[in-house]
Amino acid sequence: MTRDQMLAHLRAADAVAREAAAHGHHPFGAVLVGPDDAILMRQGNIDTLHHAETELARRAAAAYPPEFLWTCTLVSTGEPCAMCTGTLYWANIGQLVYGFEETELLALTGDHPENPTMSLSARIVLGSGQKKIDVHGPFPEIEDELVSVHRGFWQR
Ligand SMILES: Nc1ccnc(=O)[nH]1
Repeated sequence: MTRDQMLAHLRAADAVAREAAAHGHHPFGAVLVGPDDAILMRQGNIDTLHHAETELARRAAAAYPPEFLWTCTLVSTGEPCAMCTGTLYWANIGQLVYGFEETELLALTGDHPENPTMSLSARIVLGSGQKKIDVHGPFPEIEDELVSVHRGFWQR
């Protein structure tokens, strides 16, 4: 996938995040991209425990065989947490693209009880596994755009 394609999919994931926020959920979004660059699934955050990326990986694993998912990419606005990164590993999704770092999210959410952000990079989680999943992120040129929906959101 080219960098421009990654940026386009990050914007699609951002639209999903904004839609989730508009419906009372947390502003996170993820999309599943197939080997032909088509978006196959979209998923917004549901709540504290049901993150966009975990839900997407579980839905993807229910809909497609693991061999196919190995050719797919999970694209998420924020870097997936340890739970979500673990789920994408077990779902056998072959690539990860994320917009901004989990440390950036931690600065935005602080210790908010609905999202006490962890600080464990997806690359560290995946580095402890047995398969080589490509990780692309962060994308500084789009960070302001992706982060803007979080500004103010966590000061409730
Ligand atoms: N990266 C994320 C953190 C928290 N919730 C989500 O849905 N996604």
